[in-house]
Amino acid sequence: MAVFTAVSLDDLTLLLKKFPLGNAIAIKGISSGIENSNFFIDTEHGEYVLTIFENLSFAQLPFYLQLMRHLAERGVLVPAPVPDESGELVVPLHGKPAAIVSKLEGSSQMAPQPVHCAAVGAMLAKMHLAARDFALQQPNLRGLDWWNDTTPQVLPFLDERNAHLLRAEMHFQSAFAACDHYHRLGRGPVHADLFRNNVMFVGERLTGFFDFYFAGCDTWLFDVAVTVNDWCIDLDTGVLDTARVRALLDAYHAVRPFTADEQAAWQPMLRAAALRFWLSRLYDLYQPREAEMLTPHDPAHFERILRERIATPAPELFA
Ligand SMILES: Nc1ncnc2c1ncn2[C@@H]1O[C@H](COP(=O)(O)OP(=O)(O)O)[C@@H](O)[C@H]1O
Ligand SMILES: N[C@@H](CCOP(=O)(O)O)C(=O)O
Repeated sequence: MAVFTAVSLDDLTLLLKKFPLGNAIAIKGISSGIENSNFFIDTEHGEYVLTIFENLSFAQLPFYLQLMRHLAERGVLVPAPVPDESGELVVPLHGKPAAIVSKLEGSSQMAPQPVHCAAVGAMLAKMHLAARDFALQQPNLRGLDWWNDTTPQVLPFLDERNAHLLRAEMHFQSAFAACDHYHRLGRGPVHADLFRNNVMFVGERLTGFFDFYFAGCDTWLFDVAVTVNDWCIDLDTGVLDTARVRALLDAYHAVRPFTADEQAAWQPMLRAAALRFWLSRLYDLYQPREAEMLTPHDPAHFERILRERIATPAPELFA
């Protein structure tokens, strides 16, 4: 059960006195999720999601919540944060930061077809464009600097074959991040964790992206690579499914055309996106913070994806 901080109906009744949502009717803990305590709440005005942030501070949260508000106001399908009576999006609850956002319809599509990948690609491009004039800045906190800090912390736990892969890939990625193509890539706020479990669908209709708490400013192409590495693969092997890759990339390209620099950077970027999650999964496995993870995700999944991206070129971004 991923409820680290309990919230009773009485707690909610008190909290809602500050929100324009009417009285509290019911609260139910959400068992999935690994970072925060999440609850479905029923109020006189409808259904919402209450999140208590277990690891993020009050100072860190405006970037994520203001970004969601900015996107929701521009027609990108994301949960809209609900301000309290004084306009605050983040309020204290049991001494921790908390927020209420609108509840998305539907459920995650864990066996996506090309039609789902196309919907994700189009919405991702729309999100990148809509965030161009977002005023707040925060780097991707799981970017190259974090990889450099984390690598020495996990290397001692790896066998020689994986230690060699990690060292070699860090070397490759440092050189890639220093090259001209990389510096010419379009950038802005990105989701940075747009996996199957962070998107809702009703049938083939995409109803929203959520879980923005790894978002930050990075290259748009990195976001596309993270998304393709999850949505368009065979989960057992990490091998890309060409029909799903094409559907996602073509739909993205139709909304925000990829550039020649992005085409040149695509293969290394898919490796970067695989490395990022291999590293975070290794870190969560070998350096767990107390009471944080219920079941650590398997790092071997992203080791396989990384090896596969090194061995086999992916379909190009565009013809
Ligand atoms: N805005 C939302 N609308 C509908 N369901 C949501 C919303 N936010 C979270 N959920 C539900 O809560 C679950 C856990 O949320 P998630 O953000 O992934 O948690 P964590 O950050 O702890 O990993 C999701 O799988 C989803 O079912
Ligand atoms: N998507 C990441 C972990 C982040 O978990 P989330 O439930 O908050 O999306 C991974 O698979 O390693």
